[in-house]
Amino acid sequence: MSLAFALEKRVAISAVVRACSLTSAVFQRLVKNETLTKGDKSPVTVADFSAQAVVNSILANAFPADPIVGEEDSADLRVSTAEQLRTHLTSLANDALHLPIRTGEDAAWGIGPDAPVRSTDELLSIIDRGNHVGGPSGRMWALDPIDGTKGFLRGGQYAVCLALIVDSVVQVGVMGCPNLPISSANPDGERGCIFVAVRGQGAEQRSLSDLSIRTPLIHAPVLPPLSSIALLESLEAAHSSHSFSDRLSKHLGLTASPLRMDSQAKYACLARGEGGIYFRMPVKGSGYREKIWDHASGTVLVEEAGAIVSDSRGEPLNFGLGITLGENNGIVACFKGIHQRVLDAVTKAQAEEQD
Ligand SMILES: Nc1ncnc2c1ncn2[C@@H]1O[C@H](COP(=O)(O)O)[C@@H](OP(=O)(O)O)[C@H]1O
Ligand SMILES: [Mg+2]
Ligand SMILES: [Mg+2]
Ligand SMILES: [Mg+2]
Repeated sequence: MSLAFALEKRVAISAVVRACSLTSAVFQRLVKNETLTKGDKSPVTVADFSAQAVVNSILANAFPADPIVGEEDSADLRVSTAEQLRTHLTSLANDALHLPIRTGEDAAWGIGPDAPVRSTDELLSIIDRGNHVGGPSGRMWALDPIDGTKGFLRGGQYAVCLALIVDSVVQVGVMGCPNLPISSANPDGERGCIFVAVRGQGAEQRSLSDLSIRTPLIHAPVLPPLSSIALLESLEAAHSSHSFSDRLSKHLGLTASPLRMDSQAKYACLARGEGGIYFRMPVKGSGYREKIWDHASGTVLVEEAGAIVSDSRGEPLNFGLGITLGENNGIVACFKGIHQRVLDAVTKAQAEEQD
C-alpha cells in the first residue's frame, strides 16, 4: 500500500528540482556575469515567470483538475514592450522542461527530452493557471516560484516553494534552496538543498544535485539552552520589524545576534535545528497581509520536524482564507518547549511598545 500523497510528493519534487535548475541558470548567466549589477529586476522577473511556468506545466499534466494559487501572472509579459522577456521565458521554460532528469514518469508529466515544445502563448496561459484565489475547501497547490526575490538578486538565499493544501491544511511541502549550504557546519561547502515534508510522514533534506542523499529532520527532544538560540528573521526590515525582534530577544534573554536571511530558507534552517525561533512581526502601519505561498511549505516542513507554528498570539495560521493568511498578527515558529515563552515575551514587548 502506498503512503498518502506519494504521487503528489514525487511530482512536487520533480517540479521544484527543474524550477531550481532554471533559477540557478538565470543567476549564473544574467546576474553572476554582472549584467545585473544595478539591481535591474528583469532577469529576476523572467526567472519568477519561467519557474512558475515550469511548475504549473508539470502540475497541469500530473493533476489537471487541481487549481493553483501562484504568486505570478502573465499580465506584465503580455505588453508590447516585453517581447524580449517573452522570448527568454520561452527558452528558459522549455530548457528546464526538457532536462534529461529521468523519473520514469516523465511522459505522464509532460517533461523530459521527448516532451513537446511549449509555445510562448501556451506558456503565458500556463502561468495563469496559477490564478486560483484559494479558499477553505478542496485541493489546491500554493506556489512561490522564487521566494526571496531580493535574496536571489543579491546572490543570497531564495527558495522555490510548492505546497499542496487540502481543506485548508497544508499536506505536502517541497522547498528548493539552491544557495543554501548542505551543512550549516560547513557554510563554504556544497550548496543546494531540497526540503520535503508530508503531514504525518516526517520531513527530510535532500541534496539538489543528488536526490538520493537524504537526511531526516527531527529535533532532539532536549531543548537547547536559550543562550544558544537565535532568532531567524527577514533580512528586509520592511518585511519584519527588526526593532520588535530586538525587544523580543531582550525579554527572552537571547544573547546571539539574529540570523537574518531572505525567503523560506529560514523555515528550512529552523527545521534542521539552526537558530531556534522563526520570528516575523509586521512593520507598524504597513497594512501588509501575509500570502499563503510565503508560508505554506515552510510551515509543514517545520511542523514535521517537530516545531510549532502560530501567529504571535498563539493562533494557528489559516490557509483557507484565500490568498492571504488574513489579518497580519505576525508569525512565530519554534521548538515546542519554548513556544509559550516566546508568546509571553511578545506580549511583554507589545506592552512596552505601547508605553
Ligand atoms: N511589507 C511586507 N511585509 C511582510 N512581507 C512582505 C512585505 N512585502 C513583501 N513581503 C513578502 O516577503 C517575502 C519575502 O520574505 P522574506 O523577507 O522573509 O525574504 C516576499 O516574497 P517574494 O520574494 O516571493 O516576493 C513578499 O511576498
Ligand atoms: Mg515569497
Ligand atoms: Mg516570489
Ligand atoms: Mg514577489
